[in-house]
Amino acid sequence: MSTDLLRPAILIISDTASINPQSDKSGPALAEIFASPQHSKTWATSVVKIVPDDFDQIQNTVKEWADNEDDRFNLILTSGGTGFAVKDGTPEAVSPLIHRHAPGLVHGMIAASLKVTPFAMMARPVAGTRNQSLIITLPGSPKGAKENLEAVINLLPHACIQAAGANSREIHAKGIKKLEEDAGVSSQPTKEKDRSHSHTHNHHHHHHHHNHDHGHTIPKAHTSPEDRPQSNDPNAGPTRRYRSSPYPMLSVEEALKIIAQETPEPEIVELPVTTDLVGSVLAEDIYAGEAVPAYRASIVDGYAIIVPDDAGSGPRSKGVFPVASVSHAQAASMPPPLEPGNIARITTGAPLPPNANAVVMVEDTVLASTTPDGKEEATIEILTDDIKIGENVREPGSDVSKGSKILSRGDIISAIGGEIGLLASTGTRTVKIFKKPTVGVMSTGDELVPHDEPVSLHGGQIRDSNRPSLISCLRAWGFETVDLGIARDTPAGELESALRGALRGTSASKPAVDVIITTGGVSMGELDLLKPTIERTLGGTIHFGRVSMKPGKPTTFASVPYKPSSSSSAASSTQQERERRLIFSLPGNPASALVTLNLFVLPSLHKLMGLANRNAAPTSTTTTTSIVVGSGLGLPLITATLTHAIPLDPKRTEYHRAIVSASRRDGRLYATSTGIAGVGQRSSRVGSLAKANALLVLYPGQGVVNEGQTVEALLMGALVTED
Ligand SMILES: Nc1nc2c(c(=O)[nH]1)N[C@H]1C(S)=C(S)[C@@H](COP(=O)(O)OP(=O)(O)OC[C@H]3O[C@@H](n4cnc5c(N)ncnc54)[C@H](O)[C@@H]3O)O[C@H]1N2
Ligand code: MOO
Ligand SMILES: [Mg+2]
Repeated sequence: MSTDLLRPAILIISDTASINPQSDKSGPALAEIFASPQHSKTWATSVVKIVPDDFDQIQNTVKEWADNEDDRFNLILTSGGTGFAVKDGTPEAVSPLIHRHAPGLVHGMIAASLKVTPFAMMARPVAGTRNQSLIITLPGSPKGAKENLEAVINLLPHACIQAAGANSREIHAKGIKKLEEDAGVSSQPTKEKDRSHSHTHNHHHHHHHHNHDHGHTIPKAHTSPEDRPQSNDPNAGPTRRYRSSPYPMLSVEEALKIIAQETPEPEIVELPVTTDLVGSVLAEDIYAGEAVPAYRASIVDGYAIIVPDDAGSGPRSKGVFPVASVSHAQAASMPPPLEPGNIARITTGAPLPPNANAVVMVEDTVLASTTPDGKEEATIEILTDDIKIGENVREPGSDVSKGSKILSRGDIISAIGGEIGLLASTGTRTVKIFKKPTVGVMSTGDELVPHDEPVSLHGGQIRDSNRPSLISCLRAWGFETVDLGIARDTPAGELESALRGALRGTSASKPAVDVIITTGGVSMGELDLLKPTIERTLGGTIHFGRVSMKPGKPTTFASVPYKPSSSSSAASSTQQERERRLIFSLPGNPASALVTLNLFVLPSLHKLMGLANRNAAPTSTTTTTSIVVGSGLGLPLITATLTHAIPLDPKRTEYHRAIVSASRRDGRLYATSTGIAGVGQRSSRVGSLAKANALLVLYPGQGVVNEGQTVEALLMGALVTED
């Protein structure tokens, strides 16, 4: 292949053509344009591939074509799936892959098509660069695809050359001049014109890239898809870094409100009744399918009798009676009916013989006579005259009547066992519950060494403590966790694939997660790549990136578009609805990570597991109240009396790690810091959380809050007691 030629690839997206490739007319129509005498000096022969309307297959192909450094295409065209039909998802699949959007190309194509048909208004194309490839989504019809490509093709060599960079392997300097001449474009747009096009976003940091290899200035178009602040460009280097954070500083309350808004309503699933349900919230009212007991049962071990119903006169139960039958709490068959004048031996829980209406306890009887072999009771004397009708008998349905409501939507299945017991006793097979989210935990950073790796640390290496500490905390709250390991900051792309893998699931032991928690890489360092990766590469939205709190200032909360891979090309329209997944990117400092997990992630997970639908009575498995959140989700808030003074932060609300104990002496709660002097509460000091069971909420102020004053405290663990 000539190194002078640009390499085009064409991806046909069509369910029909994927089954019958002969039916595709768009691929040949587009290939023909590149092969025409006018363009064949510039473009190599195009590669054509056909996939169905499938999100993953589209993404995988585009990534394969754009990501392989040694074999990437300069131009990636897709055709199909850009309309309004339910299965049309090409822009949604391609958009998140685009690193830098090129809305001008989109406008150009639509403007050209509008001259032909007003239906052009219904096209939803996207265009932009990924790595060094230019991607453009064309319509599916051969005519539309051809028109659109022809509208922009003269500009494409120039765009592709710039996207590839002058040092690209495929294009060397000599070729560029020639290619640009062929295409009839000058590579020197005026500075002013270009700036007015590409810098419409409203913050003051401009990201001009001076491409000296070209010998002239070509500003890079950093137009973001929305007008949101841009974060550190992973490829930009320290000279073009941010010097002040573009993310507004939110209060904790504002941040919690956004979390509550952005956390989706819980999903409902139907599960078999097993002990695995503990900690789940019911999504439906439950009615008893069976009565408990299902038959008239004895409450004691003794003798079933017939108490005469002419109450008051004469002896009622006293006397000597023949033992006519035996009823054990085991039999599948019912005992025979009891004849008047007889009694029947019975065990606790066993069915009463028909006609019997009460049971006398064995303690109130004596043996009167035995069978001739001496092995069985023949007659029994009842010593008490005080047995009433119905005594020691559980009537059918008297514990739970069939069809009665036993549990309500919003009830928690607690670890105490009452709810599971009720479901089990009524033969309830399955229940609808709010699906508990599965939570993935990922550490990020080149410096991290797995905590159990038997090596001695060198240089700037540190042990990864966040993963084990966060996973422990999540498990204690009752959530399924997936250990997502350590993602390195370099090489570029590792974070992106780690996040994508987490969303998709990579193996049976690492299934797809509903929520991703990362630690590290969210502050101002040039290798703090979480925010740019979420925004640019995953097409996500950062809902907030800074919070006025200590520790935890760079706490970041985002959501990313995600479509479950289970929905194939034949997916139903509901399955095709766009889904989102939440990402909590917590600061790397160990104390910051744990504090923000408790403060921000827990309320969101509580909402996802249905606790916002919870009924009033709290149960033991999950903490239930917090006035900080205001929604009743997250850690419970209490007040405690300080045992010593604590200095206040002038600006940020401090979440001060402390031990709260209940005094047996005066019944009050007391709070003692886990360490104030010097480094006591430093964000890097995970030891500040050892033994801590509470976070004292210290609002910003001057001076100290004194011994004896009461402060608010968020309870993370069980109270301790002291004398
Ligand atoms: N110029 C500024 N620098 C910093 C700011 C700021 O506003 N301006 N904020 C500081 C604050 S506050 C915090 S908190 C940290 C947050 O840092 P990152 O989230 O970017 O985390 P890293 O830079 O990756 O790491 C910070 C620190 O934590 C250690 N770490 C990271 N991961 C782990 C782990 N899994 N286990 C144990 N320790 C971990 C890492 O080695 C660093 O020492 O930024 C301040 N800087
Ligand atoms: O917010 Mo950072 O967590 O103060 O150290
Ligand atoms: Mg950092």
